[in-house]
Amino acid sequence: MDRIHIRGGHALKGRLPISGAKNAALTLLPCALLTDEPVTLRNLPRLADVDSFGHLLNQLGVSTMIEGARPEDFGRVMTLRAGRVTSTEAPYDIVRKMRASILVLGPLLARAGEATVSLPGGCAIGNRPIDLHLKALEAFGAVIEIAAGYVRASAPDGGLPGGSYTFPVVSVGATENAVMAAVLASGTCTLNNAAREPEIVDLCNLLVAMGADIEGIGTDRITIHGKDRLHGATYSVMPDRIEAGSYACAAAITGGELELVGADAEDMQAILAALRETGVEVTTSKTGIKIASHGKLRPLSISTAPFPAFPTDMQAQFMAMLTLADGASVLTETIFENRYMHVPELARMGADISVNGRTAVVRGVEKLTGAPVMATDLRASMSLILAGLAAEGETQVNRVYHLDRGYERLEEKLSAVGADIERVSDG
Ligand SMILES: CC(=O)N[C@H]1[C@@H](OP(=O)(O)OP(=O)(O)OC[C@H]2O[C@@H](n3ccc(=O)[nH]c3=O)[C@H](O)[C@@H]2O)O[C@H](CO)[C@@H](O)[C@@H]1O
Ligand SMILES: C=C(OP(=O)(O)O)C(=O)O
Repeated sequence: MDRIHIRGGHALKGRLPISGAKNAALTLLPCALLTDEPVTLRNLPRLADVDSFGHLLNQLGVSTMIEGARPEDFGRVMTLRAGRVTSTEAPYDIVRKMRASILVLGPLLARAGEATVSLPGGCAIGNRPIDLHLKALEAFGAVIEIAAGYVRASAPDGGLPGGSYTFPVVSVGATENAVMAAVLASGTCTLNNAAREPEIVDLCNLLVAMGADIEGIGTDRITIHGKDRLHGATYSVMPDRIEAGSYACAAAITGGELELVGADAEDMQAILAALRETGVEVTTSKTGIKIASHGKLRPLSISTAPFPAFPTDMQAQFMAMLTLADGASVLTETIFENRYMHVPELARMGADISVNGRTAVVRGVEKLTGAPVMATDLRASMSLILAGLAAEGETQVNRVYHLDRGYERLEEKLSAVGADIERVSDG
């Protein structure tokens, strides 16, 4: 199993390219199921989750072709074609490894009139039920049954009649599944209290490019007028705001200066505002975002919430950064009930953090010290990388497969801007 070794204490300097967004890619890929014509996705990040999604789509009858991927390039171009859907089942073995597999439910139901998808179960950061996905689909006219760990959804002959659903809490995945199911409905579907994350705007933009009729894109009320068919399209995946935010924290915690090339400041307002509050200099331009950090960081109070508020996917990275701030910070996690698994590992590196329910108090310390650490999820792993970049001595981050789900060639990007970091394979 691979490990990452970091010898900390180097201020990062230079230009760091930002890849396509994992969370956008994972909802754009299943759109290929909605048409028999080719869908070409550009700027698709090279990530384990994207590969796994490709394999799942292959099992459903979608062909995937990757064009001219040179090893030195970040991102790649993939053309997907679902001439015929040959299976409507997403099996347990794939869904348990990648929760986002649930996102084939809506498109399969829309295109084939039925779908059988394994229930994803919980994961390290929380329970993560899919009840809202199912309720939205039922509101549009789907019949849902749950048996033997699988959900089976079917649509009446002629497609989903349409309807309206109001989410009791904002859900990114449920909004995505419902929108993908609705684009081929026979009637009109409306979602209230829909998620407004930029990745949902990206999804709607691809669907519109494929011929879908969607109103209210980027708002919490989305109306979809179903079409008889969609056609192919070529679309570029949006830049990854969480990857960009993570590397912004890397510049901040090391007292460095990074230009995040290709990052989109529009989608990152809450993250950039929080960085500015710590005293970090943030300059935005058409080509990216410059982050410059001088001296001690100021402490912060942050609460995670759905977009446009501060994202839960940045909580762990900010926590790592604030372990070295000049005073006490308060972080509140409102989205997932168990997203503080990185705390004991950061504490092993010398951080002073106390957790009470959903609130963590981070008291800044003078220094962190390198240690062998282990993470349980993607962003927790990134928080340990950040701590390692600033720590005295060597840090070994184990279970690198979490990072490979969401950071394209992390150690290459970081060593190019001055980090002393390498991947070590046990063979
Ligand atoms: C692949 C992807 O895009 N993943 C993102 C997506 O996950 P995901 O789509 O799974 O997250 P949701 O927005 O659905 O979850 C938000 C909250 O709603 C709850 N919930 C959700 C669905 C449901 O049917 N019932 C229910 O109770 C969840 O347990 C959680 O407490 O949004 C999260 C919140 O921004 C991010 O952290 C993830 O990185
Ligand atoms: C929680 C995350 O992803 P996923 O929903 O794919 O587990 C994440 O990207 O931080």
